Amino acid sequence: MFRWYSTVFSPVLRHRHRYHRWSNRLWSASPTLVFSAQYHLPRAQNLHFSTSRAMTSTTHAQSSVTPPQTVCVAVVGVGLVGSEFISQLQHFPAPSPFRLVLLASSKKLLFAPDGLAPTVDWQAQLQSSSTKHDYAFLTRELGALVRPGQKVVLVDNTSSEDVARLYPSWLKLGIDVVTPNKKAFSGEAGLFEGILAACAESGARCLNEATVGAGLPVVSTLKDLVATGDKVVKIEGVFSGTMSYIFNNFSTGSADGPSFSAVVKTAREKGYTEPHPGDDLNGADVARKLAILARHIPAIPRTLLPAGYASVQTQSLVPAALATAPDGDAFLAALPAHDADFDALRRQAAADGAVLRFVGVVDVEKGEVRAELKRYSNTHPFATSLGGSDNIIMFHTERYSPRPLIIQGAGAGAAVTAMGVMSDLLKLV
Ligand SMILES: NC(=O)C1=CN([C@@H]2O[C@H](COP(=O)(O)OP(=O)(O)OC[C@H]3O[C@@H](n4cnc5c(N)ncnc54)[C@H](OP(=O)(O)O)[C@@H]3O)[C@@H](O)[C@H]2O)C=CC1
Ligand SMILES: N[C@@H](CC=O)C(=O)O
Ligand code: NA
Repeated sequence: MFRWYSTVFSPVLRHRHRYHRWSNRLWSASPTLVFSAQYHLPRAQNLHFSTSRAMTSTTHAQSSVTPPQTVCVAVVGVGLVGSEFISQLQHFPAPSPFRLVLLASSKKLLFAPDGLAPTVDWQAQLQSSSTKHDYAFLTRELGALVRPGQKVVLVDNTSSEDVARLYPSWLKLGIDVVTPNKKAFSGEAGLFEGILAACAESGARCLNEATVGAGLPVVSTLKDLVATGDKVVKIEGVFSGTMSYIFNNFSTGSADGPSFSAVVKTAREKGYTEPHPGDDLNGADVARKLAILARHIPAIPRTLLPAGYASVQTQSLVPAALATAPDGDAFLAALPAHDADFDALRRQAAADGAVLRFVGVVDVEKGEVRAELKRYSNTHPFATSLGGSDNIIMFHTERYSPRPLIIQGAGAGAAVTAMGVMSDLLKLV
């Protein structure tokens, strides 16, 4: 019933030397490289190199004239997360360094270089704007706002691949990018490398904490582990708020319970799913998160995930008949016809004293990255300690051994995701 796709395995150790060549090339590219490559410090000489770089940038910071006074914020994508992000921005305690200068939906754009007042009804203003969404206009106007003492940050709250492809051009102009959108970091290597190169060229930063575990400090924790010289052995856990919610409620150890389609529908109503819930159920969302994490691990060779998430060994839970459902509504309308298949899985697991959980693993030693539905005994922590949309992420490292570093909490939903975006924005101030 369930399909596996895109298996790309390669032995990690064999390719490690190639990875280091790449990593060192990025290091040499610029002292201001601030995305993931700056955290690649697996070897003594890299650590030494990084220390001298750090000293250089401290000296530079001390001698610079004034820290930025104003942070112009442009928000592209004003759906669930975008709206909540704007609300958190507008409620930022005074005196706020932030000036909301641009809002864009997929159709309209509102540009206010002097900033919208925190009390403004932005929805009404955007709705009544006569300016059509236009990336050339947006790029030109935002680029013109970058100047000493004034930062410009573009916050991409869409799930659009087209928007993600524009990051390098914005970063090159010195516009920082903050986003919960996974597309740029989990797809083909070219875009990801373009982002690193653009950061290196201009010194702009691209932060993506909310792409994994929403507001949970997962990406920053991994960066810190690597930056301080720890060696990641394995990262495993429950990475999808949607899958967590679904199976925490659908598979509780009992043979009976709510229908699968009903639980999926509720997950969508609660704002946990991707715009198309099929992107959660086909495992792609988890595969994307695993690819994002894997790309931060120095010992993972680039050749392991040449196509990003598409190279992750992924189990899809989408029934074949629904693989081409055009949108979320069509998908959910047709899902009840497949409830019996999921019922059977639940019954079989319950009969064996087990529950179902959708998990992911980045296994550095084995050179494996996998996302799959697995059974766990009723007494396993994945059965007893997860609730709601909880993610649980376990970092097994040289230092955190034999007991892993564990991060757990809500892994989806507008409030916690917007908080993750906001926390990145604060890192730029
Ligand atoms: N929901 C969650 O719990 C989490 C979400 N994320 C990520 O956050 C992002 C947003 O998710 P969410 O808010 O739930 O999704 P929504 O579908 O609610 O919002 C996305 C918005 O993006 C807009 N949009 C699409 N394309 C464009 C474009 N080219 N330019 C401008 N706007 C565009 C759509 O607007 P329009 O109506 O105009 O088409 C839509 O309102 C996604 O990348 C998601 O993966 C990450 C972690 C958790
Ligand atoms: N749809 C995603 C949202 C967060 O990334 C999930 O359910 O985890
Ligand atoms: Na996070």
